[in-house]
Amino acid sequence: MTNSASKYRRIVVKLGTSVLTGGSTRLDKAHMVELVRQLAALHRQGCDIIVCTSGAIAAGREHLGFPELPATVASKQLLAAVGQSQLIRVWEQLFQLYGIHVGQMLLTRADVENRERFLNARDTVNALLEQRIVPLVNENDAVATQEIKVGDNDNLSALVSVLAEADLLMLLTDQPGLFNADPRSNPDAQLIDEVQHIDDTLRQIAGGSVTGLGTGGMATKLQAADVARHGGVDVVIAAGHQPEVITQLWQGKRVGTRFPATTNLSASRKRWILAGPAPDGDLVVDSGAVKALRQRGSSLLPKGILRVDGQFVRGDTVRVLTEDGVIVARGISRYSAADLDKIKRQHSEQIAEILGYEYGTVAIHRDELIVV
Ligand SMILES: Nc1ncnc2c1ncn2[C@@H]1O[C@H](COP(=O)(O)OP(=O)(O)O)[C@@H](O)[C@H]1O
Ligand SMILES: N[C@@H](CCC(=O)OP(=O)(O)O)C(=O)O
Repeated sequence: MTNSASKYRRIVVKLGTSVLTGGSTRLDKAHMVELVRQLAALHRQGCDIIVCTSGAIAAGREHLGFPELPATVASKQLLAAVGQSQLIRVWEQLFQLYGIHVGQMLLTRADVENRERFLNARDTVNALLEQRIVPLVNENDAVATQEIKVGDNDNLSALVSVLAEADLLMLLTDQPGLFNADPRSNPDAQLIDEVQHIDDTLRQIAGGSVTGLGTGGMATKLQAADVARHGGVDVVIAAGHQPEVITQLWQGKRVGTRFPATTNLSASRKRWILAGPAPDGDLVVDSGAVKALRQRGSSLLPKGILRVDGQFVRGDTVRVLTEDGVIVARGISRYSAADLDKIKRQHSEQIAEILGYEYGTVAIHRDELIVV
């Protein structure tokens, strides 16, 4: 849906523990209402909203009466397990005031790194947004071991913004943005209003979190900004308590520290398809499909596939060839080799009947296909 108030159509809003607790040891529900009010207004104007919400550990601590647990991984996981349901309940009630449904998505690094799980997570985000439901994303702290955890919600929100093909990521925290030194210990520190290049000097001035509530401080926000902007997403770090901050950032007002995207999304995706991993298989297609891809820029439908070569899973890169072996395109397959073998030469309406499930009508979507 388009709107005139903003160029941003799909946004990820990351709310740190610092924003959700106001630096206290409990959720600041009055402020959460205020954040939801702003989000609901954007939602009404057609903007797709994804909220990356921290605060499970803080909510768990509040619910159990602020237990002084040892800082072991298991005790944090215990608090997250208790707090996550409390946290979601609060969000659900607040969004309900505006007639907006929410859906919970708990992710780990493994969900974004594995290509098949990445596609599944992306399909779920898109399905929720299509129904105008607000996905509430947090790390799946209760199960995340060292190997599979992202570790902080700044980086998680960046991965989600790329996955969801958002155009703006707001990292909302307890400071007005990135300063040239930690403002907590340097009262003369100056706000940096725009960052074009993230270099070692900048990394050195971005310190960790000192409150004991947040994870990562500015260091992880900088890493997150780097990931998201290279995925075609504009990023802003700003204060979650500044009045109307979400509305203003959405309108493109100069608030906080901005990191403009370094590429546009389709360019970055297409580069990945071309320069990414070697193809895992081949799809030999008929002349009608070749024409559709070359002349009309269409998606590849199962109907046009004559043969499937190689072993690949959903999300792998494949080559598209003519019957004479000429390479026509390269793209990301929505189905595994085994599935495509069953649905080749069939109408898309029959996919669900043949497989017992379906991931959509196309074998390769045109946005994930490069004609060579
Ligand atoms: N250069 C810097 N500019 C701004 N804040 C900084 C800087 N270096 C470190 N910080 C710290 O980062 C903190 C915000 O990160 P964090 O506590 O993890 O919050 P959140 O819960 O929002 O993720 C600030 O309170 C601040 O003390
Ligand atoms: N997943 C954890 C938050 C981890 C995190 O990065 O916290 P923060 O630095 O406050 O965004 C939780 O819900 O408590």
